[in-house]
Amino acid sequence: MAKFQVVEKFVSINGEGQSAGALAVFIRLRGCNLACSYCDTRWACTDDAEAVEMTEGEIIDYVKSTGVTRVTLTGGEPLLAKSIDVLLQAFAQCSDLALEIETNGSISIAKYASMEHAPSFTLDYKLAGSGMEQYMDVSNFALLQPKDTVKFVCSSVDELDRVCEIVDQYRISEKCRVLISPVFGSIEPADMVDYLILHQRNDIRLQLQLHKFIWDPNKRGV
Ligand SMILES: C[S@@+](CC[C@H](N)C(=O)[O-])C[C@H]1O[C@@H](n2cnc3c(N)ncnc32)[C@H](O)[C@@H]1O
Ligand SMILES: Nc1nc2[nH]cc(C(=O)O)c2c(=O)[nH]1
Ligand code: SF4
Ligand SMILES: [Mg+2]
Repeated sequence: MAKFQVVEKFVSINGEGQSAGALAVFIRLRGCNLACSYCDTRWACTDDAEAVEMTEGEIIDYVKSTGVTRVTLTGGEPLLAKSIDVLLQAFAQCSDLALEIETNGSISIAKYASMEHAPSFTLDYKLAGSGMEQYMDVSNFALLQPKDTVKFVCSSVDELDRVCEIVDQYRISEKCRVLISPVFGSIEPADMVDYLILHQRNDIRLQLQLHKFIWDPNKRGV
C-alpha cells in the first residue's frame, strides 16, 4: 500500500479538458516542481500544504462512493507523487472508471502512457508567459494518443504564434485534441477566436474554465 497527500477531493463538473461539462470526481495531490506565474492553485503546491494522507484503496473507495465515473487527478503536479504508478495501476484495474490526469508538461509520461488501460492525459505546454517554458519535456509529444489532449494556457494573444509553431512542428493535432485557454481574466477570449479565424486554425479549440463562470473564480472545491 502506498500513501498519497490529498489536499482536496470533491465532485463537480469538469471545467477544463476533453470532458468539460461532464461530472467528475477530483483528487488533488500536494506539491509541484514548477511555479507558473498565473497558477490558480498555488496553495496546493507547497510541501506543507494541509493534506489528508490516503492510500490508493481509500482513494478508489471514495471515488466509487460518489457514483461518478470520470476521475480527474490533478494538483499541484500529480505525476510527482511518490508511488504514483501504484495509484495509476489501481485505477487501471477499475474498468468502470475513466481516469484523466492533468500534468504540467515537464515530466515524462512514457512509463504511464504504455500501461495497459492507460489513463488519458491533459498535457499542458507551458508558454513563455508562465515563466516555465524551459522545463517542457517535448519528448512527451511522441507518446500522445487520440484519448489525450494538449493544452496551451495563453497569457497574451501574441503567444498563439508560438502555439501554432509547436502544434505544427510536432504535428500534435494529427495525434490528439489541441486546446487553447486564456489565463483567466487576462485576455479577451474573443481575440483568441479572431486569431483562430484569421489563421484558419480548424485544428485548435478554445476552452474557457467553466467552473470560474459558474462559481466565484477563487472558490475551492468546485
Ligand atoms: C492547477 S493545474 C494542475 C495540473 C498541472 N500542474 C498542470 O499545470 O497542468 C490545472 C490546470 O489549470 C491551469 N491553470 C492554472 N492557473 C490558471 C489560470 N490562472 N488560468 C487558466 N488556467 C490555469 C493549468 O495550466 C492546468 O492546465
Ligand atoms: N471544476 C473544475 N474542473 C477542473 N478541471 C481541471 C481542474 C484542475 O484544477 O486541474 C479543475 C478544477 O479545479 N475545477
Ligand atoms: S505546474 Fe500546474 S500546479 Fe504547478 S504551478 Fe504550474 S499551473 Fe500550478
Ligand atoms: Mg483548477
